[in-house]
Amino acid sequence: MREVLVMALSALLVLACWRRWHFRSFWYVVAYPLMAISVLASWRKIALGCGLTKKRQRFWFTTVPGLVESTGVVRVKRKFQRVSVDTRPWMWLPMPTRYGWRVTLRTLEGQIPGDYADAAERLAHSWGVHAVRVSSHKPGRVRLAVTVRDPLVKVDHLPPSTDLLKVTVGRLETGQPWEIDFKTVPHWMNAGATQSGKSNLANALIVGLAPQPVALVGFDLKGGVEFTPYKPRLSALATTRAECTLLLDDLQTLMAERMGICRMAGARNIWQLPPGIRPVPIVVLVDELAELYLMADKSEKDEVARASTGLLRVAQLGRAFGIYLFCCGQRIGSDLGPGVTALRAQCSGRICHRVNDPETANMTLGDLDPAALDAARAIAPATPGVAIVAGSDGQWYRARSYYVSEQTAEQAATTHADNTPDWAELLAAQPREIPA
Ligand SMILES: Nc1ncnc2c1ncn2[C@@H]1O[C@H](COP(=O)(O)OP(=O)(O)OP(=O)(O)O)[C@@H](O)[C@H]1O
Repeated sequence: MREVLVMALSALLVLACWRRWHFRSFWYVVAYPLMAISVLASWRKIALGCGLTKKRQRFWFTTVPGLVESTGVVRVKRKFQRVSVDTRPWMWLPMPTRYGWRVTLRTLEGQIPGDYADAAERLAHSWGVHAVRVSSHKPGRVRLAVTVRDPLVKVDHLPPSTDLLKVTVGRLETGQPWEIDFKTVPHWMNAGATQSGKSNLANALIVGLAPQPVALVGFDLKGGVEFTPYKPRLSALATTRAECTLLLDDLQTLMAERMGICRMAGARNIWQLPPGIRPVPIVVLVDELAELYLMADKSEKDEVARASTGLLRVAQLGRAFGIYLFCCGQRIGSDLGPGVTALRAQCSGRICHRVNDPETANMTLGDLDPAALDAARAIAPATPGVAIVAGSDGQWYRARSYYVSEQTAEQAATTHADNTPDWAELLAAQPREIPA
């Protein structure tokens, strides 16, 4: 039987090579059945080793060691009695994915998805794969997403963005695209130590948003060195805290006017307004958030308070009126003041690149699974662009942004400079009445 199987597989392999099938065909025809058989066959042993089995009482025939009779014959007695057996969680058929496979399990009594998440590393080592991620889409079911190799080693080719306010900025560890969709998650906090890949992510956003009918506004508290090259596509750019407070005042005025339009039209947000009078959405990119809150002496206190309140108000009310935030910072800690903690509460999008202090990781991901914090601290300096991301499904993922050089972002900003709404016109262009 074994020989027949080996011959059949060899024949398939030869056929695959002869027909020059794509690797994926080879995976489906040969490697996948082998993988599925080996996963199913080894599941009992692996579940036992990883502590995912439960003891159950069963009535079964058991063998009782017999006596060696004087004739030398061993008598084996079989007895129907109560025995304790290890039961494994029921496993469905593993399904192939781009970077490995996924499988659904039925949890045993008393088990929760957390038990499987705790065993994920043990499972990965037992199967000899890169990682096992656990999710639960239904009570009593757990889904294991297995990645055979790290899909984040090389991530390039930023795809063009087709949907308004949605940019595919990278790839998740599961092989799925990593998307930043401002309409679903309006405000984002992007933390990371120096050279961790924050600006690269902002570049990816600029490249994705530049062709769209969107106003981009920059708050560059690194003195303008990051965003000045993208000025052709920026409707407004503030490079000092004083300029930021003025720009925040403008944004609040704009917000108040948009509120008035929505009230007049009986709309709850700008997306319910007729397309003819719908104001253009604004994405505010903030670089080096901590600089907005740091003060050298008490003379700066009023300015810091004004900037902090302005940003918080934009975060609180901006979503309905088409104003979205993307805040980047090397260190985002509660020691910067209550304004930062309040801002963080408004930012449901969280991205944590490699960080130097646990406080920043805590501030960015602290209200997620503690395993997310451990994963953020484990990001190696040799992998810039790798981050832990809180998804809109409430899960956290390891992800890596596409590499987008400053030159590419600069070129996108220049090419799409014609799309840039003029800031003065934007402030003045609010309709005073709703057309019938
Ligand atoms: N996804 C990526 N893939 C490959 N290389 C990357 C990626 N993201 C960033 N890098 C590289 O890492 C380096 C640092 O990236 P970046 O400037 O974005 O970091 P940063 O966090 O903004 O640093 P700083 O805070 O000092 O400005 C860059 O030279 C870039 O080439």
